[in-house]
Amino acid sequence: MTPSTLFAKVWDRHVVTSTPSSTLLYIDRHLVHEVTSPQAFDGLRLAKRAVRRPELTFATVDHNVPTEDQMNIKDLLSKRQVETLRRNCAEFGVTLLDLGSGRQGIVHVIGPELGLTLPGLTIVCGDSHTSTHGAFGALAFGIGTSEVEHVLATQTLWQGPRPQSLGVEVTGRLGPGLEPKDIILALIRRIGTAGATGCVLEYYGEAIRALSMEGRMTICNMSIEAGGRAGLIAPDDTTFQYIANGERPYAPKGAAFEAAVADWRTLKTDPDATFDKSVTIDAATLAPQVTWGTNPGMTVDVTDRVPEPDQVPFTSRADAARALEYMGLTPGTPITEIPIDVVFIGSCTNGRIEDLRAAAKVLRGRKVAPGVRALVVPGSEAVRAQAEAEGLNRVFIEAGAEWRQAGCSMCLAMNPDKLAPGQRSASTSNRNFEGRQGPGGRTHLVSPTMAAAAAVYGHFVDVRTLKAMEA
Ligand SMILES: CC(C)[C@H](C(=O)O)[C@@H](O)C(=O)O
Ligand code: SF4
Repeated sequence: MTPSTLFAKVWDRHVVTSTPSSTLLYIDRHLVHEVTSPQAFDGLRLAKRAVRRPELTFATVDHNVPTEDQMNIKDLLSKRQVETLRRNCAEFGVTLLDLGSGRQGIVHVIGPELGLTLPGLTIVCGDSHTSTHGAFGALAFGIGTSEVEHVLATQTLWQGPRPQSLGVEVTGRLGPGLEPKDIILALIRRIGTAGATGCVLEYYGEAIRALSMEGRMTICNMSIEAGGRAGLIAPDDTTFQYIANGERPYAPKGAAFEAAVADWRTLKTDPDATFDKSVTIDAATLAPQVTWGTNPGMTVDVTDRVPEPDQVPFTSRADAARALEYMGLTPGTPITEIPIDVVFIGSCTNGRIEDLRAAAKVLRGRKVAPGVRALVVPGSEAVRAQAEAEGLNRVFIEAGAEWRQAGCSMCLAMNPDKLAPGQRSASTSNRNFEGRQGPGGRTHLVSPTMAAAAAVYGHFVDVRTLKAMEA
């Protein structure tokens, strides 16, 4: 047999038919949220079609839900989107993980929790960060609303020819205070936001093997920010334990699980297979990463200074100057001297239990700096319950942070959690575009540990120098 990459194996298993220029893929899971589904369901109604496989289609509400008093959506547009999804799910027989079900949350957080995200599957969602699910060795990618309709109607999806592969080897081990977020920010900084355009990334190497599933999801989540189509990590014992542990209603059990694991063990890149492109990152030499600009590639070490506009990789002087101006930053300013107004810990990048544990480790026994507002937003109702069982909510509240309900929250300005114009945030989310967290808001992307430390000091600090990191 010719040696093959993990990506090629999963792709090839799902080809229904193909021509030299197009491929029809079978889709194993279709995840749905309130923002990109209304027109798709309308299209089905107009064409008098049903959902082809409602039992493979799962919906939740995340972008528009308030994270305070969730049952009471005041914004009329948001309310209508949530109610429309409820109606559509009822009419088409789709399972909705609704507010208060104990299972609601950001679509990319709940898929894995429910055991819907499994190795070797194809998973799509009308959402760009669907790449998150690739952490399990699933081929998972975002689709547009017309494609959502196509998948609802047929459980298949047209694609072009098989995309190129980009192998990302991450050697070494992360040092104290460093997190998976630092790996992915360092990668995007290295290859640029177009560095993986059209490619499916596979992350491998010592540092990746050492990561928990939560950490792997953080990395795969941001593959899209490097221009990638999807991100993948080969499943291993860490993956199988995650699937077997906890309450995952849709995961296979008993003999079915054992049989699945036997198959899942074959889902890895063969030793002699080659990637179309490759890059290597050494985790051991990384410093905590901080974005200073308006795309996730505009990143420096916490020990660096705000760059001169003519020294920004992959960026013209004019574009860099524009980013500096929007961000209200002066070249040469040490990153650790940038004052912060708001700290947001949450999102599908860093709203999982390990992220909250990392933030709590810094905040325990400390206080949020005067004048700083800190929001801690669990990615799902299940994460919220787990954090409360561990007493993390008390740590956050005692530190002076706000403990919220599950949703996308301040990751993007589609609900009441927004930056005011000119406000500056340290955020654990994945995008720092102009206005992303609210019109005129200024976003710096960092890890949960870095965000929590910025909350305490009111500016960025090198978390490697903090006492909490020594343990
Ligand atoms: C609203 C949705 C379509 C969008 C996406 O596709 O990613 C959002 O989740 C985001 O992160 O910008
Ligand atoms: S948390 Fe942010 S990135 Fe993730 S799905 Fe919601 S809006 Fe998109």
